[in-house]
Amino acid sequence: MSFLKISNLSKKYANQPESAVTNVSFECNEGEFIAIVGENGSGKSTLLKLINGLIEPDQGSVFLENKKVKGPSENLVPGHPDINLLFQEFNLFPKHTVKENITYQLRYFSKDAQDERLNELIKVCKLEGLENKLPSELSGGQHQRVALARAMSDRPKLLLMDEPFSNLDVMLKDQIKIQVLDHLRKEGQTLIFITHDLGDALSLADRIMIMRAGQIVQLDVPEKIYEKPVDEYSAYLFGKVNIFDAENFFQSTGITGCKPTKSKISIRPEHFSITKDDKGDFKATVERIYYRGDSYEVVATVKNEITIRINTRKKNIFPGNEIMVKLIKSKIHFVD
Ligand SMILES: Nc1ncnc2c1ncn2[C@@H]1O[C@H](COP(=O)(O)OP(=O)(O)OP(=O)(O)O)[C@@H](O)[C@H]1O
Repeated sequence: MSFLKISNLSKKYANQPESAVTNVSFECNEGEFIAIVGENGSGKSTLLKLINGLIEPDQGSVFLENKKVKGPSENLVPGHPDINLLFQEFNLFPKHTVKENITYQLRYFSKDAQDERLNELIKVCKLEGLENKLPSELSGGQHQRVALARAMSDRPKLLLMDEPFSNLDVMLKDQIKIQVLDHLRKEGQTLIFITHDLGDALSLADRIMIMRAGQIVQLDVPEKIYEKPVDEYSAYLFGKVNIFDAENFFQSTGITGCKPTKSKISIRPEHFSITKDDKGDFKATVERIYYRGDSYEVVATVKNEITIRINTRKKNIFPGNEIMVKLIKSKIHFVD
């Protein structure tokens, strides 16, 4: 039995020419963290609303622990009691304090249980001193932290979060996201979250789902997503990448022993290195150098035929230099 099973979900909004979500199927294990990434309008938020039963699918189904999640047409109150969705807009109760917003979902619990959970979440989401304030008295980042605490409060079977850390400043973001996600891990929470921070997706999720035009392009563990993207779109989403025409690449570099399975190749800049004359695979001429803080990005051409980007920590490389380049051949990856 799969914990969460999504089958062939599709949704087209009445006033839109294209479907927002098309034929999406996947399963999620209990306790798993899945990050959803993709360009604006690719259907990520719509998918979360469909999973939560907030909007009616045109086709397909959602099963949580083998029970169907009903859409609004079958439910008096849209949504699911065991699924919490943290919206991008937060949706706090405006006339209630931070404390009341967080404990709302716990209203049927004993006062002691409410206080215990409240105090725990106040610490995890760094809300000390804000307990009695109204939403109108909070900053955007504070709003988001209250909404986070509220979504976590009753330990739902499934937690869905739409860009949960987007309003936090850089200093706070790292601290809160680690505290919150560590806490959720300890509690065995199952989590699906949307993020535009690709570093977060790579480092925090068990699997990453890439969406484009309402469909799943790739769903896999972070290492595979980064090193073995299925196509150019997935490759570019996760940072700098070299995309070559396979035939051109092998011809220009003289690299042999690799049988092309598709017409293009993706190679991350860190999989090339600059080396001594006798240890390299091919020569290149440096065109430009960009300082990246912890490394340099060197742009070089090979026989004036292809341009490559190389990540290096080597200093004293200048435009016009001829360099010897080594490639980790196991990182050559063919894409569509
Ligand atoms: N309530 C709605 N009514 C009509 N069209 C909608 C509605 N909500 C979303 N859409 C459309 O559906 C498509 C998918 O939108 P959705 O918000 O799911 O994408 P997203 O990937 O979450 O985008 P973003 O990254 O910008 O938040 C878009 O074309 C959007 O304009």
